[in-house]
Amino acid sequence: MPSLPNEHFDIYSARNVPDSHSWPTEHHVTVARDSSFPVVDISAPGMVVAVGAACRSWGAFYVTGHGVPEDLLRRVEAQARRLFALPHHRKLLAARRSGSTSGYGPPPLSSFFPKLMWSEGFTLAGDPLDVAAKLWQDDHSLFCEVMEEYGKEMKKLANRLMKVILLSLGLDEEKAGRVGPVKELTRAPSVLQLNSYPPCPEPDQAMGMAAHTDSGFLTVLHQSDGAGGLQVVGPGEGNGPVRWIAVPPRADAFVVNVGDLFHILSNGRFKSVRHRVVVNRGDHRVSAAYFIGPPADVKVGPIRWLLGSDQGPVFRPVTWPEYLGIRARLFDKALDSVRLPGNRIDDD
Ligand SMILES: C=C1C[C@]23C[C@@]1(O)CC[C@H]2[C@@]12CCC[C@@](C)(C(=O)O1)[C@H]2[C@@H]3C(=O)O
Ligand SMILES: O=C(O)CCC(=O)C(=O)O
Ligand SMILES: [Fe+2]
Repeated sequence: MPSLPNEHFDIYSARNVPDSHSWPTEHHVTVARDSSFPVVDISAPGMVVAVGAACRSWGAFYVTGHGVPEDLLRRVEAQARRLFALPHHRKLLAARRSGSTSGYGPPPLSSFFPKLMWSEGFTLAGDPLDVAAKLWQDDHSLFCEVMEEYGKEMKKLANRLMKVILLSLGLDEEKAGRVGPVKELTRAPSVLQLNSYPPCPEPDQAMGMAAHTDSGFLTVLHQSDGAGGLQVVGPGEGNGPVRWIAVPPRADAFVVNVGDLFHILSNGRFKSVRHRVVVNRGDHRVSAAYFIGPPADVKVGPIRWLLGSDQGPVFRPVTWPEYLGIRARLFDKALDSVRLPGNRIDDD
């Protein structure tokens, strides 16, 4: 008999993996390290070509030379751990309500899978106080200060990354500054997802976060030091069994992922990378994923300067909320559903 969802099972004190959290073995496919996973120092001259190559082939790269103070990363991580250490009934005070982006709960993509994931998260969209005030009556100011400071640093980094990536598509400075959805980034909401992956007694049975692509332009991910768990699908994967490539934490780097909206903006040139998170026996891993996307009212379609007589638009324009709505129905078929008939992508 199929098991019922077991949302109340406490993954923090588990001694085994119950059926509700036990994933079929086809999810536990080969994992490798790949020394060609790109590392880009964005403070180095001439890195534009490397960024472009990474976005085309992997749809992901480590970014170093980013200028975000290490001490801020430590403080973000400490506040995230403080948040996840709250008792379950306190965390539930900030549970994500239907129609709202912010809040506490299992990863939103969970609804597409019959098994539960070995993780939980808080989404902070906009003002962190909206969530923090529900959890701590008087002592939320430090949490909010740290998350706001981090949001500002992420916005700065987002602007730098977006500009470099547009240059890598062959746009000149002037055109790069005129791409509507990118010009408007400062107006975009800050969306920060704090994820917690407690140690798991039977890590081979469980799944931290199931395979997915992110929906926005780019995701900037900080992962805590330790065993890691992030894996990506490498370049040139065809229809055979997927070879997952581990992307372990690096103290000097964020992982940048290309999301579906950048795949659309680049008219299919950049790969929206599939990734997932596996868990481990000994380490309580936390991560902070900052989602870069356009303001809610801005339509994202292929950049017109990338189109020509031999290459029409491959996708129709969509806003981020519209696209999230499509994903909420179709999940990993969402990109296909905004693809225009008759146009092919010439990717690798
Ligand atoms: C803006 C968003 C991106 C996100 C959906 C959300 O509304 C807030 C949570 C984000 C997240 C985090 C975990 C993985 C993911 C696929 C999910 O289910 O929720 C992403 C979403 C996304 O990239 O679409
Ligand atoms: O925790 C991680 O490494 C990745 C999390 C993730 O994929 C996400 O929040 O979208
Ligand atoms: Fe993700």
